[in-house]
Amino acid sequence: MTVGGAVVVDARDVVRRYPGLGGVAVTALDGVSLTVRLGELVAVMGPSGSGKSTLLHMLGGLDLPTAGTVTVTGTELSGASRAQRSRARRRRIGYVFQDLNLIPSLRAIENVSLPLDLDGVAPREAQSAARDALRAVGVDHLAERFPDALSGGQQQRVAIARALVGPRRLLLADEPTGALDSVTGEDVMTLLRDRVDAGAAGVIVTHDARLAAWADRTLYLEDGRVVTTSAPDEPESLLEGV
Ligand SMILES: Nc1ncnc2c1ncn2[C@@H]1O[C@H](COP(=O)(O)OP(=O)(O)OP(=O)(O)O)[C@@H](O)[C@H]1O
Repeated sequence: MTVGGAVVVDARDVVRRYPGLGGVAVTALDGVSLTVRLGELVAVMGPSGSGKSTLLHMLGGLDLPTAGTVTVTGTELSGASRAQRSRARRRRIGYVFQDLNLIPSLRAIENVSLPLDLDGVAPREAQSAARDALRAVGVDHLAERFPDALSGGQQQRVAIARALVGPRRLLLADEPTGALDSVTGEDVMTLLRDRVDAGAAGVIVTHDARLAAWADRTLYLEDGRVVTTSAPDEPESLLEGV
């Protein structure tokens, strides 16, 4: 962990309400604040429905808070237009989704280079960056395969390569090891940890305490609120102003 590294993501008092059935709103996040610095990996845990995915969506600019602010590398996503948020996502934020979201009609390397292609990076440069990202996760030999010709673990690696490609500063992963056995799950965490150590910030949702142990601290959510934050050397301690 880089203590005192630059702030990559700063979420303040984030509230997200969804309109519910019969006019009763669901408060998925109820005043969550979180700061993650360069070199820090934060795990998010909590029961089903506690708001973990909603928090990740807010941090990634995929959705807007009902109240509060989310700032990523100095840009307030919560105040940005849809186009500005898309640009910020392509350039600064890598996202590994629960269901991976690989595009079946694109080869592995094309899936990985897509964010750069969309951002107008020259094709040769985008290909080269995509190959580097595939190499970093150990699947560059599978670059020409389509997703359905890859195993679940290999697809996971391609999805991570896509999240790592280019100079992304924020890595968000929602149960990135969900479909994997525990050994492969540890491999994936090692990859994310290494990338964060090399110059990014990471936030990872997991149900697995062994995987959360790779993080610098763990945020526990319950009913849309942070109930505790623990660091490896401060188990279960209650920290203010996280
Ligand atoms: N689009 C939506 N419309 C209405 N309610 C929603 C929507 N998305 C999430 N919710 C509600 O918000 C709450 C938090 O959901 P969220 O998916 O963030 O939980 P989670 O902690 O990620 O759960 P899980 O571990 O099961 O994935 C839940 O009560 C959920 O039903």
